[in-house]
Amino acid sequence: MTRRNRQPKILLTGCSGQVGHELRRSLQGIGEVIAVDRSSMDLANLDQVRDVIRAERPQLIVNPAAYTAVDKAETEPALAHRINAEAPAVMAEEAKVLGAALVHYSTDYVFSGQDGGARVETDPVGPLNVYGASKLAGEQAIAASGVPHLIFRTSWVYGMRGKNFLLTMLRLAKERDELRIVSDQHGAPTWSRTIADSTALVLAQAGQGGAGWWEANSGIYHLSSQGETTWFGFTQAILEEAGIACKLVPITTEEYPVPAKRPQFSVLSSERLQERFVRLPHWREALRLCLE
Ligand SMILES: NC(=O)C1=CN([C@@H]2O[C@H](COP(=O)(O)OP(=O)(O)OC[C@H]3O[C@@H](n4cnc5c(N)ncnc54)[C@H](OP(=O)(O)O)[C@@H]3O)[C@@H](O)[C@H]2O)C=CC1
Ligand SMILES: Cc1cn([C@H]2C[C@H](O)[C@@H](COP(=O)(O)OP(=O)(O)O[C@H]3O[C@@H](C)C(=O)[C@@H](O)[C@H]3O)O2)c(=O)[nH]c1=O
Repeated sequence: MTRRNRQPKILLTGCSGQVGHELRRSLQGIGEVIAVDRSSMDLANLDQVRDVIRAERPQLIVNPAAYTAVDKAETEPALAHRINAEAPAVMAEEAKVLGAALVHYSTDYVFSGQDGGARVETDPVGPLNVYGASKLAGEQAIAASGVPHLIFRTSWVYGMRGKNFLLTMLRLAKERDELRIVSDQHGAPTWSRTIADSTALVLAQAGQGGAGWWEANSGIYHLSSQGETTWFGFTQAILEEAGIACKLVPITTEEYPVPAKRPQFSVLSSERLQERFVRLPHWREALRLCLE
């Protein structure tokens, strides 16, 4: 076996984002990580995406970069589509030419979530907003390209850096006497580190798996914490773990008007991933570890 095979070159996008930042650490044991951000690879510039991949010639592309501003996407649909669908399509095309594999991330917002119960990978999709539609188009482009791939759909991502619900609540709870939080949207908060560490564990198995591994395992996997809650329940837990007192008022979706519609039930069943590769923590346990 050549050195190159033992240490695959990994092109990691969006390394300053929540998941990208964690992946930069988690992937160290998997290969040689070439981490790029918007300044060196702007996903809105498809020629640049192509040029960087052709110059770096990675064996693996890991793409957590995305347009994630759910409300803003409603007024920037073309840009969201370019970053979340067209850029991943270019990555898939270029990876296929190189004989490389692509790891990509998607969202619970590909579902319309009109009724309860955890969604499995084969359930029908039906995004309610521009962001969800752009992410779904990205998934579909990758699958259609025929590149060896893993698409991890995750949900309600938080961590101690970047822009996320956890940090917003910690800030608002200190600034305000009362927080009004939607209590009729159900999902599973997922720590960025859980996503990154799980990705690394799966890729370690891919590295051991030999030539047929990608053919046998390519596809979509749900990757979110176990259990479920609402944004209100998540906020209660955040404040409890952080030891912050603030009055919390549960409200309905209608009482919190925002530009983008969100699914009411978008809990993901991660059984497929857990059966094949890795156990996932309960969301409450992961939150506790994150805040430690
Ligand atoms: N956040 C969430 O709640 C969820 C996220 N996901 C998915 O998980 C993945 C990771 O998300 P997460 O880490 O939370 O997202 P973040 O918003 O924290 O990070 C996104 C990253 O993408 C980068 N990016 C945005 N636009 C461009 C661009 N034009 N060119 C290059 N880089 C760009 C950002 O760079 P910059 O810092 O310069 O803006 C940032 O580094 C994404 O695919 C997302 O769709 C799925 C479910 C929930
Ligand atoms: C700030 C705030 C939000 N909310 C509500 C609005 C919304 O319904 C819900 C979540 O708000 P946010 O806008 O922070 O979260 P949102 O941007 O919808 O989060 C989503 O991001 C994308 C990227 C994903 O892929 C999804 O999985 C999901 O994590 O909480 C309140 O009820 N009260 C508040 O004070």
